[in-house]
Amino acid sequence: MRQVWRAAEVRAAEKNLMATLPVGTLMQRAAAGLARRCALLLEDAGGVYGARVLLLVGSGDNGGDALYAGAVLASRGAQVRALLMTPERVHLAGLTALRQAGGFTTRDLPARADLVLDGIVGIGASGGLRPGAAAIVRELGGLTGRAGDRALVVAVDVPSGVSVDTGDVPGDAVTADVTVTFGCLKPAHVLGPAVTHCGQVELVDIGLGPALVGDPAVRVAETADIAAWWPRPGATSDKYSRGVVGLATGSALYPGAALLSTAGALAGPSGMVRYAGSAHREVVRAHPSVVVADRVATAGRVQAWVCGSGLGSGEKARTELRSVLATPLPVLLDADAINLLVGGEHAVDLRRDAPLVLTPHDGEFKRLAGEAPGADRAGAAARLAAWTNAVVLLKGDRTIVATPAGEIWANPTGSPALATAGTGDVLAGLLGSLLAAGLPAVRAAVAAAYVHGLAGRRAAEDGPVTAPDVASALRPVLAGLLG
Ligand SMILES: NC(=O)C1=CN([C@@H]2O[C@H](COP(=O)(O)OP(=O)(O)OC[C@H]3O[C@@H](n4cnc5c(N)ncnc54)[C@H](O)[C@@H]3O)[C@@H](O)[C@H]2O)[C@@H](O)CC1
Repeated sequence: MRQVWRAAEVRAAEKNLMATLPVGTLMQRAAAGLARRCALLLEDAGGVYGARVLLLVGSGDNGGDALYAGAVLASRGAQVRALLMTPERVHLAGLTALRQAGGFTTRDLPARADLVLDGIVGIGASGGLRPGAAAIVRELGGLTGRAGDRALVVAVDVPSGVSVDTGDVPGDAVTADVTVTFGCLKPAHVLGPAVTHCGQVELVDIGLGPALVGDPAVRVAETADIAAWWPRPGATSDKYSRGVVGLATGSALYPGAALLSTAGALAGPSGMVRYAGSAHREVVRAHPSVVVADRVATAGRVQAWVCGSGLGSGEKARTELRSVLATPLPVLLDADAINLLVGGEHAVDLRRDAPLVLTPHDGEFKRLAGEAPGADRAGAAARLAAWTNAVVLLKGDRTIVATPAGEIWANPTGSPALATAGTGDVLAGLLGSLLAAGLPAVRAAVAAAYVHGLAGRRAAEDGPVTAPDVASALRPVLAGLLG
C-alpha cells in the first residue's frame, strides 16, 4: 500500500526532519534526484551536453529545486536558461548556484527547448496560477527541441496549477511528461484530473518517511495488496463455505443489468451466485451455474446482497430493497437502489449494523448527497460515507473508496474505457462476490475497483470496449494477478 500525504502534513514532517539536519540538506537531496531524472531523459533524447533546458522558476523553494537541478545540468554542458516568474523574489542561493555553473536568466520564453523544468509552484501553491504564470504555461506546448519534437516537461514535486490536496485542476496547469516528487506522494498524484497532468510520477527518497506520522490522507493499493486480500478456496472449501452472493438486480425492462452483474459476480471468489429478480430466465440461460428465483424472499441463503443495477423504481423494486436491507448481511447498493434512497423513504431501513456499500457515479452521488462531488472528490466521498454510515465507492476516472471513519483510497487502475454503459453492473457483481466471501467492505471495494480497472484496460487493448468485454477480461486479469 502506498501512502499519500497532504501538503500540511508534508510540511510538518519536513520541519521536524530539517531540525535534525544541516540547513539545505533536504533541498539538496531533492534537487540531486531531480537533476538525475532530467539527465536520464536528456540522454535518451540526444545527450545532456548542448541540450537546451528551460527552468520556470517561481518565488518559493519549488523554484529553488529547479535552480539547483539546473545548476547540475549546466555543469554537465547543458544550456540552461531560467525564466523567473517574480525576479524580485527568487531563491537566491539556487540562482547563484545556477550562475556559477554557467546558467543564465532570460526574460522571455524561448522558441526552443529540449526540456522544461516546471518549478513555478509546488506544495506551497494557493489558488490557481497567477495570470503571468498561466500565460507561460499555455505556451509550453509550442516549444520544440533539437530534433524538432515537442519539449519534454518535467514537473518539480507537482505540476504547477493543480490543487495539491484534492487533485482538482481549477484552471491552466502544466501537463508534464514526468513529475519528480520528494519524500512521499501527494493527493494530486493519485486523485482527480490532476493525475493526467502528472505524467509518470517518480518519487525521490529524501528521508522523509519516518517523520510522516499518523494516518495518510489517501492510500493506494498495490498488486501485492490485492493478491494478499483476495479470498482463495482451501482444500476443505465447498461452494457454501466460499460464500454465496445474492443479486437483486435487473428487471424485465433491464435484463442486461442482471446478466452483467451476474457475470461480474461469477468472476469473483464466492462459491455460488444466486439471482433473484424478473430476469431470472435470461440469467440461467446465459449462466447455467446460477441458482435463480424471482424474489429476494424466495432466493435462499446468501452471505451478501447486491441490489440495484437495472432494478427499476417501482413498488417491487422498493420491496426488494427493503428485503435486502432487513437482512443482517453485508449489502451493496448500486444505481436504482441508490436513487430509491433519495427522499429518505428508506432511512429507517438504513439503520443496520451489517456493512453497507454504496457505489454511486457522479449523477447518483448528486441526487443522494444533494450536491455534486465538486472539486474535492475524496472529501465529498468521505462526507457521504460518514452521513450514510456506508463504504462509498465514488466511480470516476480515479475511483475513490471512502469509509465512514474517513479512510480514503484512490484506485490507480482506472481506464477511460470503463466510461461505457453496464460496466458498473459488472463492478457491483464482483464487489458483492468479495463481500460474500468475507472480505471487509473497504477491502472488497478497493480490490473490486482495482481488478475492474485492470479489466477495463485489458479489454481496451482489443478495441472499443463494451461491458461484456470488461466482464470477460476479469478472469484473465485475475489469473495474472493471483498467479
Ligand atoms: N521544505 C522542504 O524541506 C523541502 C521543500 N522542497 C520544495 O519546496 C516546495 C515548497 O516550497 P515553498 O513552501 O516555498 O512553496 P512553493 O515554492 O510551492 O510556492 C510558494 C511560493 O509560490 C507563490 N505562489 C503561491 N501560489 C501561487 C500560484 N497559484 N501561482 C503562482 N505563484 C504562487 C507564493 O507567493 C510563494 O512565494 C516543495 O513543493 C518542494 O518542491 C524540496 O526542496 C524538498 C525539501
